Amino acid sequence: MSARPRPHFYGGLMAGDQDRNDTGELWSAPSFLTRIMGFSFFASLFSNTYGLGSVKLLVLGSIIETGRRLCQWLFERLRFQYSITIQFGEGDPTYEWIILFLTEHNVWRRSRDFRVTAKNSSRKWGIETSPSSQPEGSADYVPTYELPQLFRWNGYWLEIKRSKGTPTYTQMGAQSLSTIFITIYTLDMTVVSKLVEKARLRYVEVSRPNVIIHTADTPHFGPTFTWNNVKCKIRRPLDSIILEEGVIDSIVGDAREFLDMENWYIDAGIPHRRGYLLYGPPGTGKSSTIHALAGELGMEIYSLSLAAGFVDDSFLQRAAASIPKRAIFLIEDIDCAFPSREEGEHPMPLLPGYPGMMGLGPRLPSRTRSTVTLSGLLNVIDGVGSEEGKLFFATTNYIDHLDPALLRPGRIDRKIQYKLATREQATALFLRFFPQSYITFEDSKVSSVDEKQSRLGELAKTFSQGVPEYEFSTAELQGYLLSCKKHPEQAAIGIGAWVEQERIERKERKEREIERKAKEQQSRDEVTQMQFANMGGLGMMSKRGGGQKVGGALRGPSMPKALPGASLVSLSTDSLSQPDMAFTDGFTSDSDSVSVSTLPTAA
Ligand SMILES: Nc1ncnc2c1ncn2[C@@H]1O[C@H](COP(=O)(O)OP(=O)(O)OP(=O)(O)O)[C@@H](O)[C@H]1O
Repeated sequence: MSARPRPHFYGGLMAGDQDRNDTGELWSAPSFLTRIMGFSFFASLFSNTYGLGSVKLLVLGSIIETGRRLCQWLFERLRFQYSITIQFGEGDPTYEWIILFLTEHNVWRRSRDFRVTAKNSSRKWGIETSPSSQPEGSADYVPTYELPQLFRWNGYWLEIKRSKGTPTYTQMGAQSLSTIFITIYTLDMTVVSKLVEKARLRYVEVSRPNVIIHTADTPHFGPTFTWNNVKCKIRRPLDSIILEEGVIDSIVGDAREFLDMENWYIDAGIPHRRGYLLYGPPGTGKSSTIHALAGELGMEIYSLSLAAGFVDDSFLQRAAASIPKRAIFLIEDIDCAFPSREEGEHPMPLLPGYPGMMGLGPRLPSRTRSTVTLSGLLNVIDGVGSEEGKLFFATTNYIDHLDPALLRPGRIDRKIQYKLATREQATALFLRFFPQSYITFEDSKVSSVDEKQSRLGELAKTFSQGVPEYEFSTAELQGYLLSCKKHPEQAAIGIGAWVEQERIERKERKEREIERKAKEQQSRDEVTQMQFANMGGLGMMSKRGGGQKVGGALRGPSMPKALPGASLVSLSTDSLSQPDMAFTDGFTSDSDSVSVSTLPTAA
């Protein structure tokens, strides 16, 4: 008798045992499994010790894994029930507060991963590399904050995690915005608000010597709006702004009064907002005034340029709505939201949408125009985004381009004109530029403080007399003074020659500008001719007087029925003798005036 292998127990049936089924057919356990379940592999496992060992391991592993998952689930449940998690999205002002707070609490001290960047005005929360409060050297060491961190604050355990957002691809490259998650092991919501408020107060305190300027440099379409660039500028003293007597004080006084009277606004049912428009030639101190004011009032600036291609009505709306209370909302060069006179005179000669125009001729250079509409802008100024103690500031070099609707009180409450420098301003600028302690006089007899003072006064007078009133901006005069730093005598004596030189250069620039405009005009006319020719007619268009009217002649068998994007309102019919008038169908807009005469169709 051959030794039978030791049978293995499986569901009451011995592997290797033979038995008969109901029909009397002979079958064995493995063949049963094979036939009934089709698991010959498992069946063979039970037929040897190695197989059984594997199964035991499998079962054990499963139990351990199930146990682990159960613990994790229980932990998550407990955590969910006995903790509060808050999120801070990059781009929201609170993100800045919390990052500073965590950095100051040394939360990232165990970080082993740093991004090193050269120090610049962009705000970065780098770790301190020296015991002093000032980070050493000319680089910032910013932890990449990848590992979750645990720390204790006010007797509570806090767990910090940071997740990197999915990258957004923009013209400026890929950008991913991260989110900080803080889990606080408490059920008391006041702990959360205390933490956030503490972080905010600390942020305000740390930022005090600086003016914080938030800008939106790239488009982002997340749940929180992205003021994705934060810059830090040293606060500028108010008296460094040289304007006509009393102007700066009146702006500061007005803004202070507005901020202090919140309750009055609420009681009177008037939206708590105030709008200022600073207008005047470039370099006269408009932006500098706003920065100095922000420093004086301890407010942050949220600055947006409407010229950025991605800024449209909805972006503007979200931008304004995400500005916190007691902040300055600044729109620089607000006129770029509207066509300039010059653009109005010369509508874009290429008419997009007309099939015959595709790829025709060069696109002419034009001023950057915003995609923001007037109604979109007015909505933002009127809407929630501009309430809650926000100061709205706009600057422009061309107040005439602005729609009267924008300038009405309630939207713009104060208009402040900036002018080119007066002699008084020139004197003040000179004295500010040459503080006694920094300068050396060529005349060695001038040594005492009083002598220096009176000599400086004389030089300032000479300087200002050499400056013609309302001809140069303060920025231009500052540029000149910078060329003779520390040498006031040289600056005072040389001003006459500089003024003459500037006048010559200006004249040359003007001539070049006229030449450039003439060339632009010429190429516009050429493109217009090409377009008309392309529409099947023999088109001849010529500008008359460089103004609104275009005079010319059109003839051809198939005059265009419509000219998408173009407009035709005044039609000279003097020489009309053919039924070619049909081509005027579809010219509906009256924004640009085109005068067209038709000639008899060529035989
Ligand atoms: N009134 C002023 N007082 C002091 N500094 C001035 C004044 N005007 C101009 N400056 C100096 O000139 C430079 C440019 O000034 P700023 O940017 O404020 O001019 P702006 O009127 O805003 O010009 P733009 O219209 O081109 O924006 C700054 O360095 C500023 O210090």
